[in-house]
Amino acid sequence: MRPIWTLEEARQADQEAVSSGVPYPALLAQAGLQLARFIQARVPEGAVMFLTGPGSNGGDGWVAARHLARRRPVTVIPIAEPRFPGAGDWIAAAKAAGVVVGQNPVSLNGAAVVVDAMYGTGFHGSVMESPAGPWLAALESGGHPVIHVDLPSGVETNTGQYDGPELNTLATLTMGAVKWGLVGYPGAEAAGPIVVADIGLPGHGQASFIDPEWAKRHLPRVPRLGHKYSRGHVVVIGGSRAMPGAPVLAGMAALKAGAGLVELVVPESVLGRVAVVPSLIVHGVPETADGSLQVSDVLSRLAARADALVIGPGLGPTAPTALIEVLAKIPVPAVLDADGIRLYAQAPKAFGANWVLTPHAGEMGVLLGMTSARVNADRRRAVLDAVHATGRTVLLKGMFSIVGSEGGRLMVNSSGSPVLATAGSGDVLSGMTAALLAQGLPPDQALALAVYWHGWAGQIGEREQGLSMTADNLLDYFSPARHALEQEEEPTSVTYWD
Ligand SMILES: NC(=O)C1=CN([C@@H]2O[C@H](COP(=O)(O)OP(=O)(O)OC[C@H]3O[C@@H](n4cnc5c(N)ncnc54)[C@H](OP(=O)(O)O)[C@@H]3O)[C@@H](O)[C@H]2O)[C@H](O)CC1
Ligand SMILES: [K+]
Repeated sequence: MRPIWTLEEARQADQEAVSSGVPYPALLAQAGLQLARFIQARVPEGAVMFLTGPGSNGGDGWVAARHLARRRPVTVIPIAEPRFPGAGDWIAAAKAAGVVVGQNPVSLNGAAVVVDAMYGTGFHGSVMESPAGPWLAALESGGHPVIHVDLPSGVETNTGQYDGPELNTLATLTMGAVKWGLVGYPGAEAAGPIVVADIGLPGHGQASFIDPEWAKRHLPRVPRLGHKYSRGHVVVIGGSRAMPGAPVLAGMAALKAGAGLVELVVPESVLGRVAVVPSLIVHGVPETADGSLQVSDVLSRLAARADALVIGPGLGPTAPTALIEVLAKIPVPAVLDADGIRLYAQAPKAFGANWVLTPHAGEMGVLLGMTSARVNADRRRAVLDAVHATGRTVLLKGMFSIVGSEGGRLMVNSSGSPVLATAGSGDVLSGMTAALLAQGLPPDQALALAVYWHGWAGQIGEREQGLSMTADNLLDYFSPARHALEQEEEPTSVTYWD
């Protein structure tokens, strides 16, 4: 279990520790010690400068400074009067160990690393208007390497909202568990690589990262005595004159993720442009005047044969709402993506039982009636609201994608790469998800495993091809990514330090 905490859950973990007999100063001492060890490992030489705030985030800094002062030059620059519990004693001990207290005006020049211990979970408001503002501006213009304690100062704990500058961040060492602000936006960008320090706090929460061991355990095995039908039959419903390629990507992804048989159902006028991949079976069915799919008996019949559907890739914005109403009556699990989500938003009562939605922030905005900026301002809340509104499993795509399912359970994906933000990447993910649904995984597990596997494919693809990866290249990395899952490899965006 690798939990992700809200502010309330972080405070609850604190209280649980204290009521189980661990005194608060022991937690602070442990956090400071882990911070010192981490700094020593990451930046082994040179002067260390700490910027410390008034609360316990600053306290973590003072304790770490005391440990490091035995080995190297250490300066602490308090940006506000210390008010954390036991401040007087901790500060006296640090000074006795040789920590120099910086007097105004202080320069950060000469620091091998600057430690940002200004604010953590207790921060609220605008950081640029707080006493940390001028220091963040100095760090930005000086380009000093920075390690953040718990959260980059100014990042809101539950949402990731942040109005400070981008810094030369080495890492964020977060105490006990990752906070939602580090996987929200733009906090995730400000945090850089996230490292979790074990400070002896209890480790549970409503949300958790997709776990490598879990992923390995849930990968469908290919039955030795299987045939193509027993490996799962996926039908992809989509395509239009403007976007004939999207269903092909989804279909190929379903095949490469282990489905035994994949059929595409597309408007008849695009059949010739789609029927080019020999391993996919393609059906042209009746279409509207502008070349979008139309409701027809043959479409319903083809859909009803599947173990799982993908509805939406390349469907186009003009497909009729009736399409979704007809498909909703077919008792087959389905992935709704792209224009499938837009259609659903027009007919929200038409919703099949085992359907899952895979919106990006823009599509989530359509579902919830808000802008994508508002979705991204609180991604956790958006997923909870979408699950509540639909009663279904929902994936919000993007860096640190979130899978939400009934009961408010949340899973966050830590694999991935910026190369996945490319046209067709979503089609690939929806095909992969459908393959896992068709092989019998329940909706939440299929989505979580697909997003994790897809992220690994992107990560390995980026390593091999750099930033010029395209969505069809991604298919080549399903197999190495599956291997990474089988080896329980750890994504590098979040690591654990003990
Ligand atoms: N999770 C744990 O169990 C442990 C966490 N630790 C560390 O402690 C911090 C949280 O400490 P806390 O004292 O609650 O909060 P902060 O250090 O973030 O700072 C709170 C102080 O900052 C002031 N503040 C907040 N916003 C502003 C602002 N915009 N302008 C000026 N000042 C601001 C706030 O003042 P208030 O008036 O709002 O009260 C407080 O004085 C956590 O992040 C960890 O780093 C320990 O390691 C122990 C275990
Ligand atoms: K901080």
